[in-house]
Amino acid sequence: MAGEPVNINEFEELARQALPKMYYDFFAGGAEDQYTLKENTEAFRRITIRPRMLVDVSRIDMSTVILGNKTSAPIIVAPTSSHQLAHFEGEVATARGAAACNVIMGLAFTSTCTVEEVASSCNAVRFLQTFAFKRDIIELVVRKAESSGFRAIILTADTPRLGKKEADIKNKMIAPRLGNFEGLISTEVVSDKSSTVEAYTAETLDPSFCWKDIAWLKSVTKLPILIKGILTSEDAIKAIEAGVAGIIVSNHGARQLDYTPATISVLEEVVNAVQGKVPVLLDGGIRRGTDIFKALALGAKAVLIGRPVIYGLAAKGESGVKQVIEMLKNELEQTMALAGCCNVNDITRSHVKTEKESFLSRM
Ligand SMILES: Cc1cc2nc3c(=O)[nH]c(=O)nc-3n(C[C@H](O)[C@H](O)[C@H](O)COP(=O)(O)O)c2cc1C
Ligand SMILES: CC(C)CC(=O)C(=O)O
Repeated sequence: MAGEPVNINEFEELARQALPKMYYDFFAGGAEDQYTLKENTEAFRRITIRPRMLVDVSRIDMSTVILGNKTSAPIIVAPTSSHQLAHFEGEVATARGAAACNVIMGLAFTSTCTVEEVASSCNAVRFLQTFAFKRDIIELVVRKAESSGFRAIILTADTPRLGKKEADIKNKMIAPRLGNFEGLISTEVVSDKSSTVEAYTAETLDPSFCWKDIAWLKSVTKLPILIKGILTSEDAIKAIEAGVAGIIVSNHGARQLDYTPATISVLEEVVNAVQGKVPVLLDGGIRRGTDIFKALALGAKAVLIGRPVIYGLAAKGESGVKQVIEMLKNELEQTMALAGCCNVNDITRSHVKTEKESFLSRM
């Protein structure tokens, strides 16, 4: 590729060139047939934008507030594991990139750098993600989140066990050293399975964790809880009843259950069920500012960005993370200006046409 990357796909290509195949496959891949992986991005293409003309767009303000935290744009770094496989500085570089762009950093507990290393290296607003781990591990997550100044806990609900990622199995993917797990589990996870990531998770997850356990989680922390991995109105209602502070519509970047729908196609179902009681966020397949605009028009308060941030990190470390986030911010700003929206509240349902609406209007 000649010159600087001009879009996220070009960052992905740089990452592919920079990384050993095993690691690129780990970051880029999805579960089984990867149907959902393709759909997550394709479904955005089937939504069109209904721009409004002759609006004064001389000043565009993308800032918003998420769970009381001001951010420069409705963009959050999604919690993703193992950043040192992309770049030796790992999550510390990612968090610094997020801080430089004034957006919220979602840190996975399965990070390579420790919670404390990330917290002490930057002043980004940070949310800490936990899986439905065994209770002693969740208690540790909560303690670390609270003592290191994190502002929320993200509970990932879609991973009672690890999805089947066939590239990792073929590559005999080896899990990196996960800083927060030092001394907690055998660091040399011996596995007769072909991917040690699978062995790691099998040792730490609690597949019996269910809705009633959210009450327990709430009893051990004062931090607000965002539940991640909701795809239906039924579960959105259960999440509200359980008392969560926010919902993230997510299919885990298509890495868990294949043949779940593209997240953008179920966002409205969840938003309608939630009735404004808590903020609804979305991740999965966001590669353009127009994608962010579409998610906001369909009711998302903000979006989380997973792989693009890792591609930036792999290509250029901290400055690559910053460039990727800036690129998405610039594209969103451009979309808002050309669609006639001066701030995020101006982006409404009438600014997009879904595939279903296009189909109905042709009948
Ligand atoms: C390499 C990788 C690791 C991930 N690790 C985690 C994790 O530890 N916890 C979690 O809740 N989600 C994890 N996710 C899912 C992301 O948080 C997010 O839902 C997803 O990446 C969004 O889709 P996108 O990559 O298309 O933006 C991971 C995703 C990737 C690609
Ligand atoms: C350690 C893994 C469970 C991280 C993850 O969620 C993923 O790779 O999708």
